[in-house]
Amino acid sequence: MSVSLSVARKRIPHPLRSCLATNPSLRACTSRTYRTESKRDPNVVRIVEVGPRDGLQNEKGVVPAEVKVELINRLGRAGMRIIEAGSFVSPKWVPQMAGTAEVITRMEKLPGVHYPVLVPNMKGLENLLELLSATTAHSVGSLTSTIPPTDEIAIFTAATDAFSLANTNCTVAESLTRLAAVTQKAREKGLRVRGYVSVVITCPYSGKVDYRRVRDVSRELLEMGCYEVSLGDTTGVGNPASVGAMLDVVAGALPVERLAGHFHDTYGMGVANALTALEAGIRTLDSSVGGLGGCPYSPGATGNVATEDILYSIQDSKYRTEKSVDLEAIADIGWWISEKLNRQNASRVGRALRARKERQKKQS
Ligand SMILES: CC(C)(COP(=O)([O-])OP(=O)([O-])OC[C@H]1O[C@@H](n2cnc3c(N)ncnc32)[C@H](O)[C@@H]1OP(=O)([O-])[O-])[C@@H](O)C(=O)NCCC(=O)NCCSC(=O)C[C@@](C)(O)CC(=O)[O-]
Repeated sequence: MSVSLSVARKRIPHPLRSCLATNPSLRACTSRTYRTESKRDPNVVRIVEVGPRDGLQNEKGVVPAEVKVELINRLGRAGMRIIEAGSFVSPKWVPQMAGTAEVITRMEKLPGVHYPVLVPNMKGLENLLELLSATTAHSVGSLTSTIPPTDEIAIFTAATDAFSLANTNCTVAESLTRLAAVTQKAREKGLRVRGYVSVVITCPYSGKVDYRRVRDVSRELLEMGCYEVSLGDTTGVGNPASVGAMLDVVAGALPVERLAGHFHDTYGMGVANALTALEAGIRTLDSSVGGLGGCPYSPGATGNVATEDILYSIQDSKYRTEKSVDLEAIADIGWWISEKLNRQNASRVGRALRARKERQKKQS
């Protein structure tokens, strides 16, 4: 995996605007006419569990497919409604995600649960579409389920060229060009498309980020047809003041119900930043069981804020999850996967719940 920011590369003019001018389906999504799926209860918080993807992509070794499958199955049974299951990225860049086709073929497909996969380019989408047509044409192994492995992709870009180059070997403008075509094709094939913008606070290569850039890139993703854009504090450097300031700019200009918060917990600010996002009107938060993960292209960044910590932080508040999620079960999954990977459980709530359980066991 070689990542060089100085690689000589062909510069492609940013064609999204001309694409919008000539493409009626994209034009339909321009300016403030973003379509809303349904009216949401204002206090319902959607949690996107990203552990099986954002978490496991950062493990030193490749996690066996059966462990990934079991992780996804357990999360679904514990009540998670959106579980990011893996990536169709280049295995040369992120070898940890190489087995995603096998994972999404073998995992349980629970009705009402979405299992998005990350797609960086047309090749990734084509690989996914090939798998989808093969798995819907005949049953796979002993599985006779007619539910396709996934109905959703997640595309990703960044607020800075330096990060985009390190992560996907192209500038932000070039990535938007690629992603507009990917989004259009995915939607034509009936897939939902979610977008990510990385480094919304600080870039590990170019420093403090201009929040207007975050706003403009997010707008482009919405206009090309993403139903939602997740704002990634990839480095986990943000705090409530910087996250609040970023959201003033981004949510001040774009529909807040189309935005999600994606906070890494490097400085222990994940929960505080998530609550700041809720206060700003965001109702979708990404998190990772056991605080798994990091980003291979953000040196030093730790995992996502833990799902257990988010669930606990909204307990007894006005907020609730879409479907009841079993916190104890999620905490057990956090322990199970941490032990499997021989890593420390990064969820403070997970650790506290286990300590309480052990005290109770001793007392009884
Ligand atoms: C975008 C590329 C592919 C460009 O990488 P490239 O090297 O410029 O691509 P290329 O088109 O020159 O192809 C190079 C080789 O990769 C193959 N290839 C090309 N595409 C694919 C594909 N889709 N699937 C499988 N193989 C692929 C292609 O066929 C070729 O194979 P070869 O001919 O050498 O044998 C690469 O940079 C890449 O895969 N990057 C992904 C990096 C990544 O996954 N990062 C982590 C996810 S983003 C993240 O974590 C942030 C987020 C979302 O969580 C939010 C946050 O916290 O900020």
